Amino acid sequence: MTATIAFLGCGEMSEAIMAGLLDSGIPADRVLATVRSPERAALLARRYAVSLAASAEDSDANARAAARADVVVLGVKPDQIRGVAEEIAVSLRPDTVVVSVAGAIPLSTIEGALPAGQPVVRAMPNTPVRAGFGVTAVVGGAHASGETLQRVSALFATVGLVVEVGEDQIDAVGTVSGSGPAYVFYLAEAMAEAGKRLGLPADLARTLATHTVAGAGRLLDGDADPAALRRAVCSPNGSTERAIAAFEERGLRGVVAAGAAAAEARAKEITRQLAGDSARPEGDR
Ligand SMILES: NC(=O)C1=CN([C@@H]2O[C@H](COP(=O)(O)OP(=O)(O)OC[C@H]3O[C@@H](n4cnc5c(N)ncnc54)[C@H](OP(=O)(O)O)[C@@H]3O)[C@@H](O)[C@H]2O)C=CC1
Ligand SMILES: O=C(O)[C@@H]1CCC=N1
Repeated sequence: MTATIAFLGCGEMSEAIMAGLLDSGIPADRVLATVRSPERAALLARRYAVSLAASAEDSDANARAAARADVVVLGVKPDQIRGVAEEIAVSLRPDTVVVSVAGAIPLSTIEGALPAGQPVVRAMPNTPVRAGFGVTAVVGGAHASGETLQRVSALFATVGLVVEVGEDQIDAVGTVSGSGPAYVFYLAEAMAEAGKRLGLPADLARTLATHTVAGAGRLLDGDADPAALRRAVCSPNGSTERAIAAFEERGLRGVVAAGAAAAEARAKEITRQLAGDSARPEGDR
């Protein structure tokens, strides 16, 4: 029987997962979603035939959705994860698996807010799940059996590739695949700007850049070697070779590495900050 999935916090990331799952054939009557504001709930209701509720006008919305679910996806921001986990704790069935997609929040924090023994899985998806081409890294918590992890992996496998990682790898994974789509979109923006600087109309430059990045993504599908694909575009002594040489000369690889390192450092900083917050009495936060 199809599992019932509740997305508690259905913003950019959860909506992408939900849309991908619905497109893959998961029935809408098996999907519940909560958000904070009635405006966001109304917008999602126009897009999807799933059951929706807004926590700002219905304080039991998260608990009620969690009580009906076999899989609960925590899709709120990192600083709200613990609060939502505490809110739903009494409503969960013992075999309901709680999946957190939040960066920077350790499994132990979520497990600590839930009933003893509740299975928890940490996932790091990315927004291309919306199109069925996502990458999701998963790691099971102390009470997630191999079968539970398989169940969660199978769910994410309907919207892309799934890899199992160690929790110590998840911040680094997040900087490559979680944040990665933003890097690629940024490159598309930069390519469009470059075209404009060379005199192309803005619309044309943007169309060329977006279609090129999307087309290149198609070629990269699967385990294709990006270096080999790049070399196939670089005619010996041709123009592309000069572009790549200019990128190398200006240290573009180092710039990307610095961006990824900054993202990882920020994830670790959030983990430390939130661990500090939870150690302080609530009135001091
Ligand atoms: N965006 C991405 O590409 C990725 C994000 N993530 C993780 O996903 C999580 C969400 O990020 P993202 O989707 O970008 O953030 P968003 O701000 O887009 O989404 C958060 C959602 O949570 C809702 N919300 C806030 N408080 C509550 C509450 N008490 N009960 C129910 N819903 C609530 C908000 O509702 P409202 O809109 O009404 O305010 C909003 O829709 C983060 O933890 C992030 O680390 C992980 C990988 C990639
Ligand atoms: O920017 C963020 O914090 C989240 C985590 C990975 C992608 N988006």
